[in-house]
Amino acid sequence: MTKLRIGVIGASGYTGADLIRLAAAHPNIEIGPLAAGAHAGQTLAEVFPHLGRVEAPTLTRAEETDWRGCDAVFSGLPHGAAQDIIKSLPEDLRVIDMSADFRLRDASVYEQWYGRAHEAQDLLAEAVYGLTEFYGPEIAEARLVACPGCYPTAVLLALLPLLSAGLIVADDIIIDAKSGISGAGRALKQNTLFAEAGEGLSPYAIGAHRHGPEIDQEISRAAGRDIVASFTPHLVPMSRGELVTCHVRLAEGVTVGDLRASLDSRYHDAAFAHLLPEGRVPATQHVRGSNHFIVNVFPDRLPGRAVVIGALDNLVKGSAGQALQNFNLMFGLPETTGLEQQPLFP
Ligand SMILES: NC(=O)C1=CN([C@@H]2O[C@H](COP(=O)(O)OP(=O)(O)OC[C@H]3O[C@@H](n4cnc5c(N)ncnc54)[C@H](OP(=O)(O)O)[C@@H]3O)[C@@H](O)[C@H]2O)C=CC1
Ligand SMILES: CC(=O)N[C@@H](CCC(=O)OP(=O)(O)O)C(=O)O
Repeated sequence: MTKLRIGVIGASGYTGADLIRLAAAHPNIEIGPLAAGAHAGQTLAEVFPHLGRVEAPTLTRAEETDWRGCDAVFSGLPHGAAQDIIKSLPEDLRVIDMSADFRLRDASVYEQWYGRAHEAQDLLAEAVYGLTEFYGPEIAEARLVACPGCYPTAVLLALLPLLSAGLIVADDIIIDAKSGISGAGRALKQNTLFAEAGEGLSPYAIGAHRHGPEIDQEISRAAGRDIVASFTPHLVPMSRGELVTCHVRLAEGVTVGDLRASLDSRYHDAAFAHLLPEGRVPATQHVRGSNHFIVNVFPDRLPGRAVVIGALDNLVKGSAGQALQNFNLMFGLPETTGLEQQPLFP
């Protein structure tokens, strides 16, 4: 079987680790160079004991890594560092970026939310937004794919079909989102220490999270005009998983059944996005470790409103899994290759 050689930048981080875990079981992938920052010089087994049986070279610094012979590179770097390193990669390498650096089409919006001017605007102009279920044909042709943030992936998969069909009122969307702590990455941070996050539930970046403009960009496109959603994330004491509870107002004459019918028709044949049977509650423990996104719609107590709830694993469908799904499309492989595993439960 033909193998494609991949490299991973940010191989010592959480998204990098899950990418390597998935890639190791992918029948068409040969794992090539792995790049890191402070962990350069260590073996994969030293950095991640759970990956100790994966055959892979010792981690190297990105700028010293030899990418020759690679077909694609996955990047799991923090935003900022991602654009600096990606712009220096050989031009014949296809790149699947998991950071936020190439998601916002407008460089001035990037500067406003990420606190620095975008320094790879030519690449930004060619990047394709990697929400696989909605940009498949463009992803297949892209050189650079910008995988969506974990929260935007869940919110957009839940809402885009409803907005495109005009079934919900675009100006009245309230998103209450919750993420496991791995969403914050592996680097040490005070707010993700066990003693500070292990037994509490806390909102953060209220009204000011950088995924707000990313969500707005895509829902505006679906609605056909500029709209803004209310978005409040919360940190939940679990290692992985993400749940988005979207409070929406039904358009005139629309029922909850119409929302379900719309999601059903959009995702009926989708490999990784699923409308649950009526009444079944989406929960993070039902998608853990898998590339599946599950969604359902419930009537609200408030007349004329509905609650759309979606769940995914932030490190799989929310980053590394979606990245691999995009890789499959880019190289003409079945979308599901290497991603067939069922969720890990309990
Ligand atoms: N965690 C999640 O659920 C999701 C994360 N993302 C995004 O994916 C990206 C990676 O996230 P995540 O894996 O969680 O982050 P981590 O903090 O776990 O890992 C970051 C990685 O980047 C490397 N790195 C950091 N700075 C530099 C640098 N200046 N030069 C070279 N390498 C560097 C680190 O290497 P070292 O440790 O060796 O220094 C590490 O390998 C981020 O942009 C994040 O926002 C997107 C969706 C979901
Ligand atoms: C729990 C937690 O901290 N989550 C991260 C989102 C992870 C992600 O998708 O970030 P990028 O947009 O940088 O890719 C956060 O809120 O910043």
